[in-house]
Amino acid sequence: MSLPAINPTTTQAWKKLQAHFKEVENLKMQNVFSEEPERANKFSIDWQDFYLDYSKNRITSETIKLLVELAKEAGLKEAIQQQFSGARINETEDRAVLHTALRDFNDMKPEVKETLQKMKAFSEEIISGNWKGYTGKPIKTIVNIGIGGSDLGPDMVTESLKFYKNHLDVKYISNVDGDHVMEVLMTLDRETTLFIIVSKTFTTQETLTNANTTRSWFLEKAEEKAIGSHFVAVSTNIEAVKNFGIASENIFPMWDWVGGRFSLWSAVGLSSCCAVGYSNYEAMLKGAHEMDQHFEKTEFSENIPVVLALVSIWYSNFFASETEAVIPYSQYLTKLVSYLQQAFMESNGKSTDRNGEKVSYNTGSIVWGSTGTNSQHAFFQLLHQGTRLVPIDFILFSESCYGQKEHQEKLAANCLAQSEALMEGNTATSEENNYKKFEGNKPSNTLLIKKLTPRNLGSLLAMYEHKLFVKGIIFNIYSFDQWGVELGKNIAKNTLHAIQSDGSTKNPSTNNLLKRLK
Ligand SMILES: O=P(O)(O)OC[C@H]1O[C@](O)(CO)[C@@H](O)[C@@H]1O
Repeated sequence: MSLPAINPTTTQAWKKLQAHFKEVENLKMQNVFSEEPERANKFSIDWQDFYLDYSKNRITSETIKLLVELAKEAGLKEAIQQQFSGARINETEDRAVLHTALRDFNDMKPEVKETLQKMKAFSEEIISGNWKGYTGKPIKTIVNIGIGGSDLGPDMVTESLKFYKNHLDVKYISNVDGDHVMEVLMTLDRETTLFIIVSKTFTTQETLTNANTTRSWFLEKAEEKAIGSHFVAVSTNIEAVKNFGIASENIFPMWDWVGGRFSLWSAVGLSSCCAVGYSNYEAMLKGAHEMDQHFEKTEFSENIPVVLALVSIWYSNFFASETEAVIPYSQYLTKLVSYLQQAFMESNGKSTDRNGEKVSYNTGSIVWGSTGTNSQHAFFQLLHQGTRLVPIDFILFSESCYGQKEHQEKLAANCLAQSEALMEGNTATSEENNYKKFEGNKPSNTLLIKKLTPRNLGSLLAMYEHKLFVKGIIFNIYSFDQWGVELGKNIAKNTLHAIQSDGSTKNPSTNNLLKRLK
């Protein structure tokens, strides 16, 4: 069963959207609210602890109607069914895409259940101090060694759920930068540190180099047999892990139907599971599953991930906006944007469609951003008065974790004020000075969530996973491979050989730089 492969620009809906765009291109959001008193309610979705207000967008009811038609013509319904039923929709790698199966407690695959049980038992041993290091001391520090999806997801979850964290100190090594590895190793006590080596393939240069350096450092003081109580691994490549010296009972499996950037729900999330404890980790999985059900079962016009994706396509393909920003008003979510960058840009940064043809329209946008209020004092100038159109997702929590009312009120005031200022501008006032003019009419979504809990974090992450899926389906690309990272990896192997053997490459600029390196 293949995904539908429809060039979106050939659909009826796309043609209608082009005509409609000409009519609403200059629509001023400053006017539409008074013309349409119910607009704020109309363009909103209320779901569990989430409230999405997407009324501050350059859309009308007709825009949403046509975008929904586009989704239908692109075969989105069918594609969603294929994904959830385990069809091999990652066709260029001939794999299913089933990260949603990792959090479906109603119908869980036996191997997933077994692995979750193993994660539960292991994390409880570590947290309780029953798991002892080679000198009999309990584990105090966990170091996750992995990169890309084997780092960004778990690191982001551990940071996002810091409020729910226990006594364990959890650190992440990803870059092959030896200075960073040394900076981390220097802080560690071998006797109380556990290393989790995470690599789906167990062939990734950065992770294997960092893992080998760490093992050598560990063995400077400890004996080989101590590896058993200080190194565990997560991988699909069991043989390679065993060759590294990690015993079978210390290997947590993962499966080829879980893509790296969607793997935080699998044993790849072990470090975050240890950091916050299994019950919080499971609550996050359950929150994600709730969003999966919302996505699978809700009609498109009321479906949060679908609406977000459609509005995003409206800007990237009709207004030609190149980027979109995500601004969470919570410092806990400081690592969310880096995580989303991999999720969106590795998934939808493609230019060959599902028929093998080069696309003639824009696909994945550049995703960027940072936490509010910090970003207001950094790059909001460009958002307010620059020449580019940057649609924004504002993420705000109604309650803070510590119940700090005064701070939370100020965070909320800033978040709401920014979306209002971006939309309203100051053209209605008699500002004469051009430097002080704000055109307004800048679009944004506001996602208001009750509180940053494990469950709501799970729903939020799943929401973005589904958003990128919808975009990929409509763009008629394959969202679940990442061939674009291979060329650079291969050239780096030759370049490393050239560096180590005083050789050269076929590129004169590189050769010049190689000479300078010496
Ligand atoms: O888990 P692995 O196999 O080490 O891969 C790490 C990362 O490398 C990539 O394959 C490419 O950068 C990512 O998709 C993946 O998350």
